[in-house]
Order: sequence, then structure tokens, then C-alpha cells
Amino acid sequence: MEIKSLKDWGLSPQQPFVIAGPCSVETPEQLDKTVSALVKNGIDMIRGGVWKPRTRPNSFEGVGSIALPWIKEVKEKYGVKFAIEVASPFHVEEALRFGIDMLWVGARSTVNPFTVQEIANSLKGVDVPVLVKNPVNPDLALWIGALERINHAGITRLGAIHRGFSNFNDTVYRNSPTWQIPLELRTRYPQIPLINDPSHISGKRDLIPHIAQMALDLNFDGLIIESHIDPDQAWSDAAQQLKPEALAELIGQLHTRLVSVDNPVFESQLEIIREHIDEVDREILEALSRRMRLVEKAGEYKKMNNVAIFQMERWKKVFETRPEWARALQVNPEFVKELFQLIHTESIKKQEEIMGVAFYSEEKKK
Ligand SMILES: O=C(O)C(=O)C[C@]1(C(=O)O)C=C[C@@H](O)C=C1
Repeated sequence: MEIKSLKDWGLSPQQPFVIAGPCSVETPEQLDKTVSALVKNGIDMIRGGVWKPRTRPNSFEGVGSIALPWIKEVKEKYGVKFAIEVASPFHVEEALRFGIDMLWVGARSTVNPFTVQEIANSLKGVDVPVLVKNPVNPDLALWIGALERINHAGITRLGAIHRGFSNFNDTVYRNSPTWQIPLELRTRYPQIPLINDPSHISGKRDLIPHIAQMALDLNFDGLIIESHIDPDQAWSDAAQQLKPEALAELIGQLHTRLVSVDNPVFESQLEIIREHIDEVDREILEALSRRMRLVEKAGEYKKMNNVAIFQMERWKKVFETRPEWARALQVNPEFVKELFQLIHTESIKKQEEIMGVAFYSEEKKK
């Protein structure tokens, strides 16, 4: 994909790059007051929802096209740039008609290649920056596919927004961050600017600073954060919006990190640490290999005695004790639980192969 670096997008060189504004544009007064306060706090790229894709019917679905002249007015009055979500060719046409500066494709549109293609077709021959939110489901291929469709329409000022992934029972986050997905996108397409959306990941304002800092620690290029002049009275997403002053305070506290430093001492020290990490990784793999050989032995033994692979009591014991051992060793027990679930699945696969081989060879004998 041919994509322009964020510094060539013609935006202000804020560090970090921040897009902020209300979840929804509600009234001319709310918009004016919010934008005025954001501008005072140094924000010059505003976001605002005009058409809102809501999960349930009868929720507020955005004021629609009547917001566009209000946006045009604040853009002129305060000299700011404005980004909105588009979910159809009609939205694109309306947005461009009113001089909207940046568009984004929402998570519920990214999941649908038909919708993304229609949006892409309506962008042919237009030079506007477009950001593509991750799909609601944790599917990197779908996210990349949407970026490719928009890119093939000729959009080179193209970026990705990480807004987290729907979950059934994550009690902490509204949308699980599942950081490995945006990091994999970055690894495969380092040229695509990556913007983090801590508002939609957290769903609550208290968690926003932690997620925003984590994104900067992971070298994201920018943040998109919801901010409303009076969050508690917001018509949508009241719990996750910040007052403009709170947003400014948050930005002031964030630490931006460097990709690397031109410092030979740092480089050589890091190299030494990495060599140790290589050694430890090898030890981990050797230990895993030894465990697998034992699991195979257990599998052979089960086969000889016609015993089932899955041993619930033993597995319960393994699953209980390993996180405890981990805690004593200052390793995150939750991580170790996931790790052992993976290991157990692999053990079962191995033992199934062992049982299967017997089945096939006996079949052959017949
Ligand atoms: O203890 C066994 O029976 C094993 O085969 C080992 C093992 C494991 O990986 O720890 C694998 C499968 C069983 O469900 C329980 C435990």
C-alpha cells in the first residue's frame, strides 16, 4: 500500500497528534462551546459524530446533515479542522460538500466489505485523509482489507484507528484492547499511521489516561479522544467523555516515547539485554520440548491402557497450581492461566495424534 507519512498530511505538528471532540454533534451551542474550549486548550483537529450507528433502536442516532452547516461555521470561526464518521456514499458526499477535512470509517462499517467498497468507490478522485477503525470483531484481515479497499480508491493519507474489540464479558473495558492486533498491523504495515481511541476502549473516563499512555508507550502516532463541554449531559457516551480542561490536563501528563535513540551506549546495553532474552527464550523452548515429550509418553501410556486423553481432575490441579507458582515468581497469574490453556490444548492435540496413529495403523492391518 502506498501511504503518506502522517507528517506529510498537512496537519499541525502536535506531539502527540490528538483529535478531540464530542461523541455527537448535538446543538450549535454545544458544538460552539466545546470547540471554543478545545481550541483554548491547543486542540486544532476536532471530531464529532453526525450520523451515529447505535447498537439498539430508539437510541439517539445523531442529528444528521443539519449538523454540517454548524460544523462549517465553527471551522471558519475557530480555524480548526474537523473529522466525522461516514458510513455510506451519501455521508461522504455530504461531508465533502461541507468541507469536512478528515473522514473515518467506523468499526461497524469495517466489518462489512460491501459497505467499505461503496465508501471507497465514492472516494475515487478525492484527496481527503481517511482513518479506518478496527472492525468490532478481532479480525486483522478484515481491518487490512478495509484499508486496502480505501487505498485502492486512491486515498494515500490513510490511517488506522484502534478502538478495541467487542467482548461478551470483559468487565474492565467497553471494548477489549487486544493490543497484539494493532501491533501486528504495525509490524506488517509500518507506514500506516496508527491512532488509538482510549474513549471507546475504556467506556469510562477514569481509564482513559492509562490506555492513552499505553498507546504512546507502544509508539502509536496519535490519539482520538471524546471531549464534551458538559459530559454528564451528553446525548451519547456520557460516561467516556472528558471535559476540555480534563483533556488538556491529560495531554499535559502524557509521555511521548522515541522509536529509538541515536546513542551507542543505549544501543549496546539494549543489545546485551536482548542476548540474555535470547538465552532465556531458548531455555523456555527447551523446557517446553521436554514437557511435550512427557505428554507424548503419557499419551502412549493412555493408549496402551485405553484411557481417555482429557483428565479433568489432573487438569484442574495443573490449572490451579501454575498461576499460584507464577505469583510466587512475580509472573502475572492471568497470563500464566492463558499460557497453560494453550499448552493443555497442544497436549491434547499431541495425544490425539498418538491415539489416531494407532487407529489408522490398526485399520491398515485389517
Ligand atoms: O496428566 C495427564 O494425563 C496428561 O496427559 C498431561 C496433561 C497436561 O498437559 O498437563 C494433558 C492432558 C490431560 O487432560 C491432563 C494433563
